[in-house]
Amino acid sequence: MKVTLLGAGGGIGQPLSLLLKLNLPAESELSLYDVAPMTPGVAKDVSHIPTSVNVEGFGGDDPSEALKGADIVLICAGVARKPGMTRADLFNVNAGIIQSLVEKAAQVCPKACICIITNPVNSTIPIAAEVLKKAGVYDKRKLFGITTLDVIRSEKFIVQAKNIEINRNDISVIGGHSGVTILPLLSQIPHVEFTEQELKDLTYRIQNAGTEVVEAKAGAGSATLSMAYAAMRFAVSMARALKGEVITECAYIEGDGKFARFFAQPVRLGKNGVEEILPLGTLSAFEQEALDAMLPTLKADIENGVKFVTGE
Ligand SMILES: NC(=O)C1=CN([C@@H]2O[C@H](COP(=O)(O)OP(=O)(O)OC[C@H]3O[C@@H](n4cnc5c(N)ncnc54)[C@H](O)[C@@H]3O)[C@@H](O)[C@H]2O)C=CC1
Ligand SMILES: O=C([O-])CC(=O)C(=O)O
Repeated sequence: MKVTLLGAGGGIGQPLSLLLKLNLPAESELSLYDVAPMTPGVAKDVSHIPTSVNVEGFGGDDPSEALKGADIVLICAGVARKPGMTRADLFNVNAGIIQSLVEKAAQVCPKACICIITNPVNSTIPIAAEVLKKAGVYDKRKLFGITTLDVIRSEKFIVQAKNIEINRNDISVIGGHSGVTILPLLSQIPHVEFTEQELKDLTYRIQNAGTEVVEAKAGAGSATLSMAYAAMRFAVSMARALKGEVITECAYIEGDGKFARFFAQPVRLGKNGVEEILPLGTLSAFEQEALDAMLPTLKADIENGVKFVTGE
């Protein structure tokens, strides 16, 4: 199993490298790449930790060596928000970065599962899909926007508010990954009741948790450590799934298009990537209203991404 991380020198990339060294299946290959020339040093640093995961590192303009033979490509290359910015404000810089990295992945490791962290996720996944299509190698079962941070935040905030234990798959977060497009399905969590006010407050907090971190970091970036944990969790699920386990995770994928061409939802991962799209279950009236209300925003974000590559 080879996992390649693009953007490995950054705020997410470095702690994610550490967590992957500690948690990937035994004997995995971990390949770290970033334009930053210190990236081989990050690889050397984590390589001294005594686990059986082998690490190599590459800096400079060309990610090709790092991508050779990759089964999973994780991408966290790109700029992060500062206070006052929305995720959409990152589009101008990050769209081009995703386009060029995914073009390389399409050439070097066309069968890899590509998992993208870089914002705005609602648009960077459509960009990647169109780049892969142009290259003739698009398999929608193998392209993911990582929304696990929304899931772990939901877990944490619910446990905090209600003093209960929940299982990691008890909470689905659907839609996309920004503001109103983030919709946690709180009504489906077993053995817990929320008042209407609690539902509103918790939903709002989960939707705005990224901004909470951006403001607290006061200009020094956005969530990096919790994101590294979330991405590690998703990447380990992906690696185990490719080895034959069947694992459920929420992710932003191209599904059946019922709500929007790309949509975050619970999926069953297996040897070929997405093996099955799981039903959303019953939504409360509050959730249905929020779902209907988010769709114009989500669809516009998707269209921006598609247009960036196709010009249409
Ligand atoms: N999906 C999610 O839930 C989350 C997404 N993010 C997003 O993740 C991205 C990265 O955030 P941070 O690590 O905090 O940013 P950062 O600025 O600390 O690190 C970004 C890294 O990308 C590298 N880079 C830039 N262009 C590159 C290229 N063409 N090839 C390879 N590497 C390149 C930079 O050298 C830098 O090391 C941002 O877009 C941020 O908005 C952040 C938190 C959560
Ligand atoms: O808010 C941001 O810009 C980073 C992010 O996506 C998150 O923390 O959910």
